[in-house]
Amino acid sequence: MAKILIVEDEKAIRNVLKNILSDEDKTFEIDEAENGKMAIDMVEEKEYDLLLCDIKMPGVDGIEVLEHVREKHPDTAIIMISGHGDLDTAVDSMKKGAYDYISKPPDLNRLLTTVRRALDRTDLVKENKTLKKKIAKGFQMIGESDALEQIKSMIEKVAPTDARVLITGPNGTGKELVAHWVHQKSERNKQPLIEVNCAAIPSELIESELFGHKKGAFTSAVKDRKGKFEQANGGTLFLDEIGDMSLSAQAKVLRALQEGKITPVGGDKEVKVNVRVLAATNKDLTEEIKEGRFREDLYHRLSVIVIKVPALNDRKEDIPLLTEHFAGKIAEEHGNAAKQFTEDAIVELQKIDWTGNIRELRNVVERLIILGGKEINGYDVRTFASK
Ligand SMILES: Nc1ncnc2c1ncn2[C@@H]1O[C@H](COP(=O)(O)OP(=O)(O)OP(=O)(O)O)[C@@H](O)[C@H]1O
Repeated sequence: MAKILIVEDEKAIRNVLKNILSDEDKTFEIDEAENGKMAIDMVEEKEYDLLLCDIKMPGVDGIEVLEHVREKHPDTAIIMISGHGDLDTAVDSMKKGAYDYISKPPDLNRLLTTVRRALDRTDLVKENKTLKKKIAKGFQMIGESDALEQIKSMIEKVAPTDARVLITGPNGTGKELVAHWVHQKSERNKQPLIEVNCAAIPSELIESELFGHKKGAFTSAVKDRKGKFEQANGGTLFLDEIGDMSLSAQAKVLRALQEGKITPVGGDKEVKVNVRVLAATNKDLTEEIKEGRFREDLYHRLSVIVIKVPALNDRKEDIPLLTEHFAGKIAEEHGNAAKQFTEDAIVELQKIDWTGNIRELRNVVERLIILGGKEINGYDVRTFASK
């Protein structure tokens, strides 16, 4: 249900606009303001999706309304209504952030298509914002240990650069989370972060997965398909579990990194790609190099910056905050109030050997919330958290 405000000093035109819009869509909620001052008061009271605003009005004119709304309510779209004498001002208003303008007397079709487009854009902006908020919430990095603070400060420094980052650490410590943060805090965040789990893709498919293929390149290639490098163009490619990539795939990735170009399987043309590569592994790559399972030249290409994410056992001081965070999230998911953990419960949690790291802690917190009492105490932890 779109909320629209018509700002126009001529009653007859207000009526025409209102009738056209409510005939078009009965769900439109349409308000009217007969001058600029009234419009500014009204946008402060209610959140509008769209303003249709006359340019020439006595007192506060349309441009002042536009400036106010752009500054205070940037998500609200504004379509200016221009009379004979103010076409230049109307064109100018678009530089000031108006979505578009229509001329008086309003042409029915032009009015409706412009309104539709403006509302679609507002929807998109809003959707994007909710998505960003959701992502930000889902990717919170909780903890105040020295180790985590150091990681956060490294992320701040490396994110805005295009340097490749190798993220190392045991399973479940938050390597993927670090990769998301590096991407989110970089200039590339308007483009996608594409993830590839190198361990999950059979070696014979990895080339096509990364570089794409041309129709007919192999039996199941029924049409051209873009690979992950191309999908990530302008953004970031995250190669997770890079230590599990086959040597032949490593050679091809190395070439792509050296030349900034890829060749789809079955293709004869090279494609230029602009991709920042982040990689993660739980393996000790220097050991893998010694054993001949990982290419040293690729290692050096990937590890311009190395972020080591420590095991949870090495930062048990983060357990209280993490427990509280997960308890809150789980309660939200289950739709009930968050259960409290007693100090005794936290002490018990800190005694556990967390081989599965933060992922395991989250599971244990969920188990305790389901099986434990109203408040989770040390007894609950001793009883239900054992492996
Ligand atoms: N500091 C943190 N604060 C909040 N949640 C965290 C933190 N670190 C990790 N997590 C959460 O723990 C889970 C495991 O993290 P993630 O998947 O990033 O680990 P990983 O090291 O990439 O694991 P794997 O090597 O198994 O792929 C995720 O749900 C993640 O959101």
